[in-house]
This record gives sequence, C-alpha cells and structure tokens, in this order.
Amino acid sequence: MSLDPRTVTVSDFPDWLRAVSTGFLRPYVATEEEVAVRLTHTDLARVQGVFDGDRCVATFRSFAQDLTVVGGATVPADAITAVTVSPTHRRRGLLGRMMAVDLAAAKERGDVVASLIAAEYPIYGRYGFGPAAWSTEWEIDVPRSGLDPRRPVPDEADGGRIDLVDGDAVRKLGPELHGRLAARQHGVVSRDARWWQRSTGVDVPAHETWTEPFYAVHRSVGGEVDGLIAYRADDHWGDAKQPLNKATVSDLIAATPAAERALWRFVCSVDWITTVRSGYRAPDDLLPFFLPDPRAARVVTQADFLWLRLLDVPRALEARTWSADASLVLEVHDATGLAEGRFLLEAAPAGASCAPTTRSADLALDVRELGTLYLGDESVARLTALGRVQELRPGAVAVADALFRAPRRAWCPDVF
Ligand SMILES: CC(=O)SCCNC(=O)CCNC(=O)[C@H](O)C(C)(C)COP(=O)(O)OP(=O)(O)OC[C@H]1O[C@@H](n2cnc3c(N)ncnc32)[C@H](O)[C@@H]1OP(=O)(O)O
Repeated sequence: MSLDPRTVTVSDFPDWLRAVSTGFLRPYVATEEEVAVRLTHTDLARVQGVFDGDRCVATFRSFAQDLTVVGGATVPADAITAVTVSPTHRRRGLLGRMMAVDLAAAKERGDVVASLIAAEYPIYGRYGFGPAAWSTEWEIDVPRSGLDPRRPVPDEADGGRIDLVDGDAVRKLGPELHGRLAARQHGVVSRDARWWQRSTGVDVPAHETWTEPFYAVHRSVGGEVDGLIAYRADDHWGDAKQPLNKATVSDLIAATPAAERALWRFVCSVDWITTVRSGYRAPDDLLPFFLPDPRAARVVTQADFLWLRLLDVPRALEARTWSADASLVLEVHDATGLAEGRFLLEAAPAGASCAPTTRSADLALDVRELGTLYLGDESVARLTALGRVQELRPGAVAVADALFRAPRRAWCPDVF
C-alpha cells in the first residue's frame, strides 16, 4: 500500500489530531467541541496527513506568518508545525515527502522563507533549514540581585506606572504592543487573534493544563501602554516558614528598554518571590544588566530556537537592511533546487538589490547556512572555519561579515 501524503478533510481531522498527540507522546483528550473550535482556525488546505488504511500515521501543518527581518521589515513565512510520524512508521521517508509537498507549495505561493521551531537539532538541516535565532533562559536569584526589597516599583527613574490587568485587557492591548515590538526586533513572528486567545485561556486545548497567569502592563509617563508581562508563581515555603516562591515569566514584551527594565524589576519585587525564571529571551537580552548584580541571573538554557529556510533568495536579501556598503556574489547550493543559484547582492545601509548573476562567485554555501546567516546571528568567519562556507575570493568573508551582522541578536519570543 502506498503511503503518500494527502490533504486532510474535515472528517479526517479528529484522527489527524489523535496522530499529532501520539507523535508528541501525549494522550488524546480532545472533545468534539474542541475539534470543532480547532477547525474554525485551521486552513485544511495546508494540513497534510499520511494514512495507512483508516489510520493517520503522519501529520504536518503550515500556516501564514510574518517574520521580522533585520531593519524591521517583514517577509511572508511558511510556518511549519505539528510535524509527527507515528513510531510504527518512522524512518521510511514520510517526513521527507510531506516537507517536499509543503515547501513546493510555499514557493509557488510566493513565501520568502519557511520557519519552524525544531524539536531536535538533527531533523531539519537536510531540508535546507538552519538555526537563525537562538534562545537564552535565565534564572534570577532575587535576594542576590542587589535590588532593594524596601523600594516601591517602578522606581523614580522610570516615571511610568504598572497596573495589574486581566486576560480581556491583554487581548485588547497586546496586539498593538506586539506590533511595536515586531517593528524593531528581528526574529519576531506574527501573533494572530488565536494566539492571544490561547495565551489568555480562551479555548485552550484539553491537553494543556491551563492556570491563569498574572498580567501586568507598564504605562509610560504619557499613559501609553508600552510593556506587558505574564507570569505564574508556585507556592513554595522553606522549613523555617520563609516564602521561597518562584515566578515563571511566560511573556514579557516591551516597546522601549525603559518599560522592559520596569517590568523585570517589578516581577523581581513581588513579595515572596525569591526566584524568577525569565522564559526564552534573546541571548543578548538586557535582563542581566537591569540587575545591580548581573551574576544573580544564571543562564539555565542556551539553545537554537527559530530555524529558517530561504525559498526566495533575492526577495529575502532585499527585505533586510545591511550594515555596510558592498557587493557580494553568493553561490547558493540547494539540493531541492528551490533556492539554488548564483546571486549578486549589492547592499547599502539604505537598501539592497539582489538578482541572479553570471559573475564569478565570492562565497559558496548551502541554503542551510544562508538561513543561519540571514538574521545576522552568526559569523561568516565561524561558518568558514567549520568548512560550511567556502571563500572563493580572498577577503570575501570579511566583507560578508561586515554586511550580514546586525547590531543586536535576533529574538523569536514564540514557540509555534
Ligand atoms: C516543527 C515541528 O513540529 S518539530 C516536531 C518534530 N516531531 C517530533 O520530534 C516528534 C517525534 N518524532 C517524529 O515524529 C519523527 O521521528 C520525525 C517527524 C521527526 C521524523 O519522521 P520520519 O518519517 O522518521 O523522517 P524521515 O524518514 O523522512 O527521515 C528523513 C531523514 O531524517 C532523519 N531523521 C528523522 N528524524 C530524526 C531525528 N529525530 N534524529 C536524527 N535524524 C532524524 C532520518 O534518519 C532520515 O535520514 P536519511 O535521509 O539520512 O535517511
């Protein structure tokens, strides 16, 4: 029997959801009502399944996403999620087949990149993806941070105020604030209305145990909401009856460094909280330096996070800004042919042009490495030292490094 991927129908959908649960090692607990809700925000044309007889044994879904690139513009991304192959059918090429179908459709549609959060590092490089944004999580030992527990927050330097709010307010205020973040932080991916609902407890899938977080917003001196935090606290007391509670931040977005600082200092100031877990941040997040003693913030996670695969090299390279004025000819290898070619990039801080060329190449690299370099989060010299970029004209690596690097690291705040 052939095991070919096909588009999933409404009647397949519950079995497809069951297969996703199996692949992610969780029991299938969705109710009919949940299936109906999920159908309302799922574009079935972009949901693939592989069926062995009646049973779904492999799953794959993609959806439309906007990705902020260096300089603040966005490109249309093919966001990939819910990738699973049942343990009875693994390593027979099913993922490879579903990926080929999806990437071809994305290219046809005009998406500039494909994006995903990889469950495991070794899976996606073979499909042309490279890690493009990394993530760091800190754990703050609040009593060691040097913050004074007697002081009110925000402190005088800030001038703004912090208000506790509910999920309704977050759904109203969050999207505009997120838009301001997305306009300045490369690596940020769009959040649709469904994202805001799910993160505030509306129609949460049954397999996710939902507890209401605390939400607070920061308002600038002018009264504008310019920061938002969501955090949950545990209930932990020491033997000598001292509170030793941990706050875990699930979201902290801000439009200004001042709002960011005020919100971190706020969560560290909550009485009883002695530990704060930051959630996934950019590796160069300002957080440790908001504390009088940055060593109180210990790195607990440091790993690849957002993976990108370029589908349209000229549009991708023209969309971002560049730190220098130079031209470069890139020979891009892509086993699938989707992004293969030799391209002349003429870059300047004001904008770039990129087009196929017959000029001799300065650098040769796989599309995977171009994905890794795209958001300016990796050095060309490092990839060259690893043998993953070839310098064909002396000095081209230095030129490429001057061009590609961004002033700040990329940050993707969301798992999708
Ligand atoms: C974006 C997301 O959704 S991330 C979530 C990914 N899903 C999971 O991690 C759930 C658990 N794992 C699975 O469901 C499956 O193992 C999958 C989906 C990762 C892989 O599916 P498969 O159908 O087994 O992959 P497929 O047979 O197409 O493998 C293609 C190649 O990748 C390799 N490969 C696949 N998965 C892995 C892995 N986890 N680690 C190392 N190599 C892997 C295969 O060995 C094969 O190599 P080859 O081309 O050299 O022969």
